[in-house]
Amino acid sequence: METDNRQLQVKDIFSNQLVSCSWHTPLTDAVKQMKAHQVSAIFVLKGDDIAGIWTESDCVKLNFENPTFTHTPIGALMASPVHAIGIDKTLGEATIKFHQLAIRHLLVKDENKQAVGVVSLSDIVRNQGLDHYLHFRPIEDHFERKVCILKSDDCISRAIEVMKSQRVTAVLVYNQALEQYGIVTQRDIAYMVLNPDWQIPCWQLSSYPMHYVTPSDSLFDAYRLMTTKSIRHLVVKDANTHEVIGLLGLKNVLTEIETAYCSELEKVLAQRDIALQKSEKNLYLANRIIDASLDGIMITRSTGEIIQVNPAFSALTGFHDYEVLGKDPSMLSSGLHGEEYYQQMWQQLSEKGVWQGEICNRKKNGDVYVEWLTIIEIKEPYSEDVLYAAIFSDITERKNAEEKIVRLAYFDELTSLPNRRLFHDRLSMALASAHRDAQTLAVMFIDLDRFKEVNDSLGHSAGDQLLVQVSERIKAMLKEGDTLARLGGDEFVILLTEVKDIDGVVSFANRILQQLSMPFELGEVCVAATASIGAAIYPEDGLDSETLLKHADVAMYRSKEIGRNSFQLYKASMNARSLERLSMLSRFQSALENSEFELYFQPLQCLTSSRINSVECLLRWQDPNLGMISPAQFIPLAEELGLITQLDKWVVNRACEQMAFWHSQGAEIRRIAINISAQFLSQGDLALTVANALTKHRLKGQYLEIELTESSFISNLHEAKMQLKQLKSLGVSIALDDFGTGYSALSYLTKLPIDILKIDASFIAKIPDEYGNSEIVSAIIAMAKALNLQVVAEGVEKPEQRQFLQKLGCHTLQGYLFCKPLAANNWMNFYNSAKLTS
Ligand SMILES: Nc1nc2c(ncn2[C@@H]2O[C@@H]3COP(=O)(O)O[C@H]4[C@@H](O)[C@H](n5cnc6c(=O)[nH]c(N)nc65)O[C@@H]4COP(=O)(O)O[C@H]3[C@H]2O)c(=O)[nH]1
Repeated sequence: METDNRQLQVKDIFSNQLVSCSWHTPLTDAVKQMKAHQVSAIFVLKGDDIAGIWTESDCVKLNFENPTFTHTPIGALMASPVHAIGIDKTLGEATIKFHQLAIRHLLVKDENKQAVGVVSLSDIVRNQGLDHYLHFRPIEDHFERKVCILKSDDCISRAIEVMKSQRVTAVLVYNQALEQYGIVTQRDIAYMVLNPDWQIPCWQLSSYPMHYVTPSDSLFDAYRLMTTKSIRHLVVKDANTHEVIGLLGLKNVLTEIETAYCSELEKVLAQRDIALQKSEKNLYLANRIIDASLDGIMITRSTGEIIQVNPAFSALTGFHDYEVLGKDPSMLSSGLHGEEYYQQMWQQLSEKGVWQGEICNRKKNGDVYVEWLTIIEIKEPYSEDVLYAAIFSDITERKNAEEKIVRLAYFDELTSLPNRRLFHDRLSMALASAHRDAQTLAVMFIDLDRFKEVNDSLGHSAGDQLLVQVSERIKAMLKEGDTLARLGGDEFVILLTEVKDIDGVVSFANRILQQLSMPFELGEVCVAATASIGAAIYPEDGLDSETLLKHADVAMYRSKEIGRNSFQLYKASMNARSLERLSMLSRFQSALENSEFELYFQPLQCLTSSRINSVECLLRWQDPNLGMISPAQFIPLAEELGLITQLDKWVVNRACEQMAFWHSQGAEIRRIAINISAQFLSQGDLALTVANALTKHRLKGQYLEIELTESSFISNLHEAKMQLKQLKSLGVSIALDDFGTGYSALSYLTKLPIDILKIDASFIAKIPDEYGNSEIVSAIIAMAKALNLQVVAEGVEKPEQRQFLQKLGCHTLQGYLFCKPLAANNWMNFYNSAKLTS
């Protein structure tokens, strides 16, 4: 079957010769018209409408016995209704209609439903180019075996009777005399209506000579014979006996073609249905998948028009489908990508048919989000058109998480500064380029002094604020290419690139110290911070990042040792000190066990009586290898190692023991002062330790003085207050040591049971010459007097200092001017001579 022919329409083949007559037309006139136009059917009009049809085959139904039958109005004989087909229908559709209604003629109507012609099944068959179907089909299976043969002198009424009773469309007539067959067909009978004489012999009406075929001949040969001879029937004879065995009508041939055509058509239609069902099923599945997808999907035409979006698209962008369909995808654009970005996208799409990447788009509510987008080019089947399917997922959260992970991995969360890892990376890179370009680098270690005190006294959030502000101040001082990192806690490190000379590094460090000395506002409180800074220089102090950092750290420790708030450049000798420090750490524990600690005693002189007022215990560590180690070195170590309490307890006992001994020797010393660390006070058993020691050495509490610094009260004022109260109840005096160096929060003086104020030696060192210091000292003395506190001036070395303090009414002095700290065995000699001179 040829596709092109199947696409032919009724209008291409129909006959516009619409032979019609009115309903009242007598039968004879109707047949006359049919004969004149050589057609086998006539349409019957009622008014302007076609009401029925009368065909040649209807003639055998006529009542020939009625003498007036020829005058019967055609309307009374016609068949109705008349089936019609639209002029635009295909031949396939027309064929199906013929088949379903079992008819052979269809009225053709135009677009306005007006009858414009007629189409017969024969017309269709002739126009289908189906001749080849007949080639391989023998007549055998298709001819009418029921053949009625009349004698030539049988009258025509007999032929009509046979046609009617045997339901055949033609009868054969045998003329014995001529030994010939002739044929009488329905058409011959129909034309008899014009001249009715039912008694004439059949031979008179029959057509002859007949043409013959055998059952093995092909239908194609038979069909060609009929068309070339313009006949509609062939006689079928047995090939061997030459006996007439049947009749082959044009109708039989056409029926075979119709059947083949129809079955072919049905097959094609069935295949089309299956294909349609399959594609419908595929379409359904595709739509379900698109709808159920968690990824947003948007399908656009090549013109850019959006033709489909799925629910996930709406969920992700906030746009409903009706808000985007028919519009351009640029409505989602964030405006963050330039022309070039889209150009590259389209270029890759046209080259590879697919594009993938991250893109920032904008939601309906204006939020910009990052999506992972895949665009696929889809060529539409049977069409030149191209569609694009965009499949995307919102990866904003993933991107944020990734960024956060990177931030956490490389940046300090509190200050947003690079962390240790990133610093190492940058330092390694800077070292590589410094090596290549023969440049100098500096690594600077910064550690805030007494940061713990800020944290303990003002709380962690104030501590955090201080760290942030410190980082901001230092950052503001950096050049491009330099890095400030936070290594943790209060430790910062700076990488200075393109260092021209060492002086530059020194002045930079001093500027940092100066910047940090300016007050920081932490909420309602204002504090000043100091720092200890150390620096190591590449290439002099180290060639790799590890060595440089280690040496900068050593230099920083040296700054701490020399009294904090200072800067030190690394020197090779420092390394030795740092090793010393390490060895000290390991030696410390055994020193306690081996009684390598010893108390020295420094007397305090009453300024009015010049007598020894009291004596302060000062701890010494006599290491067999390292020699005498100063408490300024080992006390912070003991604090670091958590051994300070143990050490302080030892001092309390040893001091009580010494005092009891002196008393037993008749020495009149009013008080022995003991330094107690903040850690010990905060542990809560200081008073108990003191009470036990007093009991043990049968000493009264009044002979004991406990020296504390402000930092002791900061961490837990409540606990400190309790302990001090208990000490007071034992009769012990409380002294506030190093006054003026810490926060000097005057409120402690009124809140806590303090008896003595010890003015820090750093103030005394600058009196009486330095204006400002003298003022501070005189103010402290005046204030102490007003609060009824005793005042001790520490570190008095010069007679003019003593005179100045005396003038201000200071009670007591301590210092080398009067006496240096003495070992226990030297004490009695000094005491006795001092007694004599006082
Ligand atoms: N330049 C100078 N210095 C003077 C003068 N007069 C006294 N000194 C020194 O000043 C320090 C006074 O002790 P501190 O302020 O309590 O400061 C003490 C104290 O805070 C701590 N310390 C000493 N012994 C102990 C102890 O047994 N326990 C605890 N927890 N800390 C102690 O170590 C610090 C340092 O002690 P030392 O090195 O013995 O240093 C002592 C003393 O030798 C002077 O005229 N000029």
